[in-house]
Amino acid sequence: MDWDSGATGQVEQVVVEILEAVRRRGDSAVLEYTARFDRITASCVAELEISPERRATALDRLPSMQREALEFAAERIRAYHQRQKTESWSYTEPDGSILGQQVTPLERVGVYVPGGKAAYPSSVLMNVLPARVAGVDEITMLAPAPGGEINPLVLAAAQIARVDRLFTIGGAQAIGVLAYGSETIAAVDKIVGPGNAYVAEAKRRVFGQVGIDMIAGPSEIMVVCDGQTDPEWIAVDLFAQAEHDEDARAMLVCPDPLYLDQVQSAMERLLPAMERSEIIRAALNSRGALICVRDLAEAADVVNFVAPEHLELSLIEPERMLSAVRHAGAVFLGQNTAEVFGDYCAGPNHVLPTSRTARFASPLGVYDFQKRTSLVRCSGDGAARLGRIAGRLARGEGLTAHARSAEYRVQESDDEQQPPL
Ligand SMILES: NC(=O)c1ccc[n+]([C@@H]2O[C@H](COP(=O)([O-])OP(=O)(O)OC[C@H]3O[C@@H](n4cnc5c(N)ncnc54)[C@H](O)[C@@H]3O)[C@@H](O)[C@H]2O)c1
Ligand SMILES: N[C@H](CO)Cc1c[nH]c[nH+]1
Ligand SMILES: [Zn+2]
Repeated sequence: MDWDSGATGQVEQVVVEILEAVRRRGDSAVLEYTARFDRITASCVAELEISPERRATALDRLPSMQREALEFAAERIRAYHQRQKTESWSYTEPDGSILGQQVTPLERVGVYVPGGKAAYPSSVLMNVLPARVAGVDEITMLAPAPGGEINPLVLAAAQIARVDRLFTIGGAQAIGVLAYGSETIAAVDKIVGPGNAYVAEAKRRVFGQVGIDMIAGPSEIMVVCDGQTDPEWIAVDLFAQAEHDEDARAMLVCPDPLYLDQVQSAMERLLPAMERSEIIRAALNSRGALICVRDLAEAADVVNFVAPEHLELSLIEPERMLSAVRHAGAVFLGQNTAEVFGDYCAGPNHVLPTSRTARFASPLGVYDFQKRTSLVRCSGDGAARLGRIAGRLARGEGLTAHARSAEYRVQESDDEQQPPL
């Protein structure tokens, strides 16, 4: 995890305590922490559930422009993710044996949608729709509602994405109750969704009990620019990720020092007018960077070292650099392609590997909600062939029962016809 504040140890301690309390005391611990951190007093967890009727009403009451925007985004996200769906497969060997892989959706998934400092209806769509495309049976969504307030767009998005159950619970207690279950909320098989340091730490700790998608750190953007894009565009592209969090990272890489100065001036000019200017300023001061490189080849080295969550190639010929990019969560090609399109409605998922994990991890996708089971069906001849080999290998490992099990099939093999899988 890369929330490198001095408070990391403190976060761990708090999270351990919360998870243990939720595991032991279920609903009553959830109620206690929800009252403490989100200022909602409820007499039972059922009171924190938002009914499908309330979600439908929230959708019906949305101004039509907002409803259309959500539905437009949902359709594009669904269409993109449909293409990620993998199917079961099998093949038959010459001796009639069949080998294959059966793909099945997960049964129960918990989706965490962050909501402490800002509400994220787009994250509802990005997390729930791939699970729906995969065919997950039951999706439980948890999101905090500080002071009892929840953004109607979040409810409307949950309705569009057809979550099964929705509770206003946040933080580590939300992750705990999804992992361990309680009197009111069933334990899930996998938890997905981003969140703050408490959420990330809780996910890390429940992994093993349940699956998780990834440990998402603060948002990041790296822009590589050839100096041909309006400096104000680049300035706000950097602000856009910086406004998420004081710990967000916004970096510009360019071979032209004069252009870097122009972007810096644009940032100073535009920042005061931004609503979240304090958060942006804090992020830029601690983790912002303007990096002057010799050329675009060196820019590619910087990109691959940082492995940014979002990479904007604001270049006249972005394709020329793309082949040199090895590590990035998502790449946005050309001056017109603002990274924020990917946050909302381009189609690909906005839950992406952060903190250099793009070296080995991928965007959230349908594949995160599908699992694979290997299948083997031996014909008589196939069993005889495999039995001889397996027997030899088992004896080499000193495992006699393994060897006998394999060798029985050699003796008993015949030419029985196997039906297809
Ligand atoms: N990667 C992505 O796709 C993506 C998308 C949206 C948001 N984000 C990130 O998610 C994060 C959202 O963070 P957030 O704080 O706004 O919302 P959050 O929902 O993650 O956290 C709110 C919860 O944190 C808990 N909490 C707060 N202070 C606490 C304390 N002192 N002790 C114990 N628990 C405490 C509370 O239970 C509260 O409900 C941001 O970093 C944002 O950048 C990432
Ligand atoms: N940039 C965030 C992480 O990819 C996603 C987001 C949601 N809303 C706005 N942006
Ligand atoms: Zn964003």
